[in-house]
Amino acid sequence: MNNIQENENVTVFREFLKIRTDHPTPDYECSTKFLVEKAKEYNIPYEVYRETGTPIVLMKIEGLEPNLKTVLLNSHVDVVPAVHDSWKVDPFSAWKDENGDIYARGTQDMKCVCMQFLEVARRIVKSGQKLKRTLHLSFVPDEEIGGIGKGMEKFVYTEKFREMNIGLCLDEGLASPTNDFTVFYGERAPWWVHITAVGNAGHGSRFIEGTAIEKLMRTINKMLAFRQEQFESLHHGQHECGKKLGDVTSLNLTVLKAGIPVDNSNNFSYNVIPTQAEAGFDIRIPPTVNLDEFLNQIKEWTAEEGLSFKFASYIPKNEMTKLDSDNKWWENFKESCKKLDVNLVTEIFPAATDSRFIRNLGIPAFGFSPINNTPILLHDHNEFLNEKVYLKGIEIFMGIIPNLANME
Ligand SMILES: CSCC[C@H](NC=O)C(=O)O
Ligand SMILES: [Zn+2]
Ligand SMILES: [Zn+2]
Repeated sequence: MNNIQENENVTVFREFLKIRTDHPTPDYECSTKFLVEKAKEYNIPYEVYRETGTPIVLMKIEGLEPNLKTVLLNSHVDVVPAVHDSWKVDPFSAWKDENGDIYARGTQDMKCVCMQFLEVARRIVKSGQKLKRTLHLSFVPDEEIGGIGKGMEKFVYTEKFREMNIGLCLDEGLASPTNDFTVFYGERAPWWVHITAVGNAGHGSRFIEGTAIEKLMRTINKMLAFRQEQFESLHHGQHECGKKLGDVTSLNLTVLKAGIPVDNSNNFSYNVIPTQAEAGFDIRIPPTVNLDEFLNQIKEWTAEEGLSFKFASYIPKNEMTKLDSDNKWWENFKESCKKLDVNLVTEIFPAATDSRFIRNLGIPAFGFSPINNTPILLHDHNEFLNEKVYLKGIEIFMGIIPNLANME
């Protein structure tokens, strides 16, 4: 339904959703052009930073005391691919139904927050009010592809980033299916482990010993036993002590590779025992787990002769943001939410966001998407967000961000 009297903020959001920033070929030139045009239209000072290889759009509202630590509103502009056939509508048409539910890839993750931050910046500039601290906005690429990308991971090590003198970063959170809102103060470390096994070859009719697959299977079984333990502690915890996904280590076998191909049409040499077999795991480790010890655990799992592993994603440390009364940013954030009647639930983010690079520099970061009463649909088919929830989110951010920037 395309209502002519649609709220202008909703229209801008829907325009942004239509930009094809989906992997594997995100159109960052198009998203950059869009953001630059908006910055010009809204009189927000901006620049396009290209030193890391892909454009990062930066906006800045200078504070009255520019030497104070600043507030960064960070959002990623890329989105994960969408399997068109599994959606009820084109995932890049930003279709809106009669209830105001907008369907598109990125409605929750996280083009909503991109456009909400932009609108907040616009309103602040337009009002002429001066904030104490400088407010920075960064619209970054490649969050969804992690370490191989050219986004925040590289940006945090630039002179530009250092000059921004950030004291607090706001980044994405998750939708909440209840009336409460979730805020994230840490996240699980994403470790992607690729295991390679080599072993003896021979005719498929014989009892060959020490084969690659046999060795790999032993390791896989040990790792899946650990997975089961963790699953049970989560399951059990939900009744006993309220454990959430972010509190346990998850481990999933996501890559499996072996067999000698005979041609390019998926035919294999079933009677040849392959000398090599590979397995890949997606492992997510809570910040409360000692990462050195967990690395030793992986070494132990892969200790057998003929096995080796390498990381496709690895982070050696995983800092959390402390939510205590010493953290003035947190006190300020909490106070604003209280005034807004926004009931907060604090959690560890189960997946990974750009916040991990910020927190690992010792800078506090809160993961917060102002979305409640909405199912969690990030990366899922038919991802949607209701326009009223979206608009309410702008008001919520307006009740939070200026207070942070005005903090003593
Ligand atoms: C290893 S970086 C991957 C980042 C990605 N972020 C969002 O989904 C994730 O899988 O959590
Ligand atoms: Zn995201
Ligand atoms: Zn994502």
